[in-house]
Amino acid sequence: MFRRLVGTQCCQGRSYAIMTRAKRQAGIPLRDRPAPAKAAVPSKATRTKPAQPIRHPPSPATMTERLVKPIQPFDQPDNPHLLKVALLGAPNAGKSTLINKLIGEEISIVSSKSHTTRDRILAILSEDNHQVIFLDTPGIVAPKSKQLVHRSVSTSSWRALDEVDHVMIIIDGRHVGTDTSLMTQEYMLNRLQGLQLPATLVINKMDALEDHSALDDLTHTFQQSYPHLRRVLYVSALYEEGLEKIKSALFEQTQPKAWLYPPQQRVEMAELKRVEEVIRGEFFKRLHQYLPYMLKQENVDWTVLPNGALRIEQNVFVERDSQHKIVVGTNGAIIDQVVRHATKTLCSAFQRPVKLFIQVKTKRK
Ligand SMILES: Nc1nc2c(ncn2[C@@H]2O[C@H](COP(=O)(O)OP(=O)(O)OP(=O)(O)O)[C@@H](O)[C@H]2O)c(=O)[nH]1
Repeated sequence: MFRRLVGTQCCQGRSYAIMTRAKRQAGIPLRDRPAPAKAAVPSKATRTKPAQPIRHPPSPATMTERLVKPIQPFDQPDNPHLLKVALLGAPNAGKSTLINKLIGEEISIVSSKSHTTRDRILAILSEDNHQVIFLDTPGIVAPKSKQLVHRSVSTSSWRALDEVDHVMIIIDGRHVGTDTSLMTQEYMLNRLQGLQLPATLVINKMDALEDHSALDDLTHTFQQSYPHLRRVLYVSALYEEGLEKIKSALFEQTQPKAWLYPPQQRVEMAELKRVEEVIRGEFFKRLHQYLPYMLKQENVDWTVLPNGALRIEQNVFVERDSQHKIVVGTNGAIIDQVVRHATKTLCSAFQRPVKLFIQVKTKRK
C-alpha cells in the first residue's frame, strides 16, 4: 500500500511538510524542510517526566461522541428571543454559502458540485437580543429523480422540519422557470402545505441573473399556494448582498425565549465532525467529477499537546492507485494545499495552533 503523510502547523509562523519513506522510494524529490520546531526538543522537565498528551481517544469510532461538549451555563441577554430555522432548497441553490456569510465563518462546505451537504449542520447567529439557529439541510429533490443518492439525502431534509419554527426556502434565481425548478418547487410546496410553518422565500444568485421576468410567476405561485409565506427576498449570498434584509426578516420572527447557546458560539457540531467537513471541503475545491464524493475519511488521532496545540491525524481512503495519484497531486501539490488551507481554517476555528496530518491510502473494495 502506497502511503503518504503530510502535515503542517500554523498560527506560530511555522509550516513544514513530512514525507514518508514511500515518497522517497517513489523517487519524488523532498522539499527543503525547516528545522524542527522548538517544542519537539525535550525540555528538562520532559526529560525527567515524559510529556503525556492530555487527550488521546483510543478508538477513532467513538471520537465524535467524545468531543461533543456539554453546553455550559451562560448569561442570557435582556429579553432573549429565539428562532429555529431550516434552510430548504434544491441542490446547489447556495444554502451553504448563505449560511456561511450570515454567520461570518466557513462552517458548511461550499462547492459547485451538488449535494456536498450531507449532514445537517447547526449554525448559530446571535445579535442584540436575537438568536437564530439554522439547520443547513441537504438539497431537496423531487422524488421523480432517478438518482438514488438524491432521494436518500433529501429525506433527511424533511426530518429537520420537526425541530424548527421557521423555514427559509432558497431558490437559485438562474433556474427559475426551468422544468426541473418547477418540479422541485411544486414538490416543496406540496410538502410545506401540511406543515403550516411560517416561511421566508429567498431568491439567490441575483448577481448572475439578467432576465428577471420568470421571478414574478414564482413569487406569485408561492404567495398564492402558501399562506404562511412571510417575506420574499432577492439576494446574492456570494456577494453578500441582501444579507441584512434576511437577518431583519428572521429577527422579526423570533419569539421571546431563552437562548440555547452563548453568544460567541456559532456552530454546534462535534469538533471532529467539523475537522472532517473542513478537510472534505478543501478536497472538493481541488478534485473533480466523482472523485471527491468517494473519498472516505477516518480519524486516527486527536491529541491536545502539552503546549496547547491540537494534533489531528486523518486517513483518506481511495479505491485505486490511479485515484491515489490524483488525490495526492503532482509532487504532492494537492494534498499540500489541502493540509495548508485546512490547517489555517482550523487554527482560526479552534483559536489555537493546529498540527494537521493527512495520509492518503488505497483500500481496494
Ligand atoms: N453567482 C452566484 N453563485 C453563488 C451564489 N451563492 C452560491 N453560489 C455558488 O453556487 C454553488 C453552490 O453553492 P452551495 O452553497 O454549496 O450550495 P448548496 O445549496 O449548499 O448545495 P448542496 O450542498 O448541494 O445542497 C457554489 O459554487 C457557490 O459559489 C450567489 O449568490 N451568486
